[in-house]
Amino acid sequence: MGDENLILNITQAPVPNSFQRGNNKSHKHPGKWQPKSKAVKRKCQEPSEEPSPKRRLPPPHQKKQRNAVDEKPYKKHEAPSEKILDGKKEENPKGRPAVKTSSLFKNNPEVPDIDRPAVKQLKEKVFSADSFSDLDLHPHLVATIKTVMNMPNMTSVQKLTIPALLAGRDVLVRSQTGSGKTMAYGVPLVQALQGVTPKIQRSDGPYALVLVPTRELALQSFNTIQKLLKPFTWIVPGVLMGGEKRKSEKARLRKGINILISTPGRLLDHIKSTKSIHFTRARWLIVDEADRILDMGFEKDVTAILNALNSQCQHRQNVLLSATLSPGVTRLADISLNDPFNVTIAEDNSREAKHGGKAKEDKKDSESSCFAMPEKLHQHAVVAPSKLKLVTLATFILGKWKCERKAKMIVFFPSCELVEFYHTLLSKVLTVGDSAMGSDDFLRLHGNMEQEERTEVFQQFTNCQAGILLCTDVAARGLDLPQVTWIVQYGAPASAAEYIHRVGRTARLGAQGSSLLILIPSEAAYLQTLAEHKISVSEMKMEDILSNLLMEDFLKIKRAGGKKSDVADPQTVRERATVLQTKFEDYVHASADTALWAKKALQSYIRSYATYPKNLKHIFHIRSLHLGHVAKSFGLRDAPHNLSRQLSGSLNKQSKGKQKRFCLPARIPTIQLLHPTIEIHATSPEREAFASVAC
Ligand SMILES: Nc1ncnc2c1ncn2[C@@H]1O[C@H](COP(=O)(O)OP(=O)(O)OP(=O)(O)O)[C@@H](O)[C@H]1O
Repeated sequence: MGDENLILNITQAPVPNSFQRGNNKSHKHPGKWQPKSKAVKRKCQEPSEEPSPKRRLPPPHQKKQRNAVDEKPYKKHEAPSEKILDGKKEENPKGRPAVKTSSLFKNNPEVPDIDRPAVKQLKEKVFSADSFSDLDLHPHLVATIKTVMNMPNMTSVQKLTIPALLAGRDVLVRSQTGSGKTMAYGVPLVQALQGVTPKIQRSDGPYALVLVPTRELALQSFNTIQKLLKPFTWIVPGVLMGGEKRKSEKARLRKGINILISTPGRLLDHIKSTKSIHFTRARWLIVDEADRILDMGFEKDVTAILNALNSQCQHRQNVLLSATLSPGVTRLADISLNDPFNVTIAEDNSREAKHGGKAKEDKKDSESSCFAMPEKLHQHAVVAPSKLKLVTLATFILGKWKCERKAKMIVFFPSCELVEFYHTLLSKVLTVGDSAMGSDDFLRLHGNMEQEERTEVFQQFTNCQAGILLCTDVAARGLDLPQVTWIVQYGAPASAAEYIHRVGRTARLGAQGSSLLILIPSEAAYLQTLAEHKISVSEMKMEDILSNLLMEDFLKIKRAGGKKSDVADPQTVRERATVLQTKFEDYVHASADTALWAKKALQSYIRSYATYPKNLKHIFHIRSLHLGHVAKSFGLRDAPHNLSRQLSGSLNKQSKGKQKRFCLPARIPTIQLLHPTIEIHATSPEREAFASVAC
């Protein structure tokens, strides 16, 4: 479609102020979450729109329980004039092609005013005044840290952790994202191993095992350890992360690896099938992102690994680290680690011993944990109706790209399929005409990619000055990607801990950074959940984000009669939003394949929506989704019918006793790190199901 020729027939009703705040009577969808307060609500609707008698809610006793994915009742509510754009070009009286607008700004649910309780976030001081040379470290190690790695002073977590580990203690480390935990275990590990006599030989095999949840983190940790080992060339580090041919990994293991960094799955694979690994000399076990590794998806693998370790070596130093070591994990460590030293940096944390000490018993479960957030992280949330969610995301990306002269941004999605779909959609649609963006500016990272490509993307995004990385939670934990300015979450993560790790990819080591969480109206209560974890998020108005469209000339429209649009007019914003949505819809409906792809992506979204844990089900329930509206955020013009049937089938199955499949138990598995027999209490199929969805 030639952009210049595009003419939009949009209801030119007067728009009093921005996008109509308050006063409009609203159409409330049955079965949908409604804010309880009578506070003034914002609506993204045409001002003239009065709910027709048909659209008014029936009296409560007549309310029909609606199947979340049955779009029919909603179809009834759609006035004929609001028929969703069918994409066919129509001829206006002057013979110029025109496209009927979709009803993007009509019939949206109310956007509740966000009621944010005042939250005082926990803070951590990032740097200490102490230098690495204040510690009793090998002079070559100190020189490497100072000159090669350019780190004169220790961070607070390093100042507390390193001496405890040098003294031979087991340690539990909890400090905010980007505070230098890798060096906190890496430095004492290298210091200890360089002093082993007789000198360590490659053929000795592993002296230390570092477990991390993802391949990229394995690679990153390996790089840090490799730098620290520069003066001690006889100690060989190695990484196992899958993707590489098993045979060549096996050959490397046979040659000898003294510090082995691995994801649990790949390591177990070698323990079980290649039998090329032994732990007779193992002295260290380091579990980075311990809450993640000891929790969902990994417990079976970790159990088997620990059994193998425990059967071959008894005396070991154990280190558990994470920005979100919950009291549950602390309790677990209390019973399973040998008199662990507890490092917690956060100020005002009454439930934990401050600045080191033994962890106190905590009566509350992990859900009520509060964690420190980087001080210079500016957190925002926007509530956008489902129909406008995609346009809001796209406009935000375009706006930041323009305002910040090419931003470095990470956008999180809930599944691999969604990353693939939106990567293609955004990189095709946002790069046309005179858009400032190019398709190379969009990168993607998820667990279904070939390892070679995964590593390449990881390196590329690490080294680039600007770019938009679309990813799953595979990039949420531990990755230290320099100069990321924005973290965007296209939907909420399943826990406050995951939220913290996602936003923690920016504002690292005291730097500035910002985040945006995109929610739909029925999810606004999630901000309250975050507040309960002392996470303070400020509201960004969707209207303000959409006003960035005024800068996008590639979305300019010419009206019939050659009249130019008034750029200051909110109506112009709506027009451009509609042009953008139309471009998405045109792309999706350009072929049967792309339309099918969009449907599959939508299906994946609904599936992932069903995996929210029980404690969040009151906010994220698929019954509160309006399938027709959600479909718009996939560039679909209407809710797919067969999808509705398929999903209601799966819902029925769930209600026949299978709903647990997607409910993640909050329990932390009990893993006895020190003892040969390991007990795991958490049942796994549902977690595995989750892990496979989240990749
Ligand atoms: N003492 C130091 N001085 C300067 N920079 C440091 C120091 N220690 C670590 N860094 C740098 O800080 C960054 C963050 O470190 P690291 O990735 O270890 O943080 P983390 O606490 O493990 O974060 P996350 O919780 O997200 O995994 C890295 O770029 C690292 O090189």
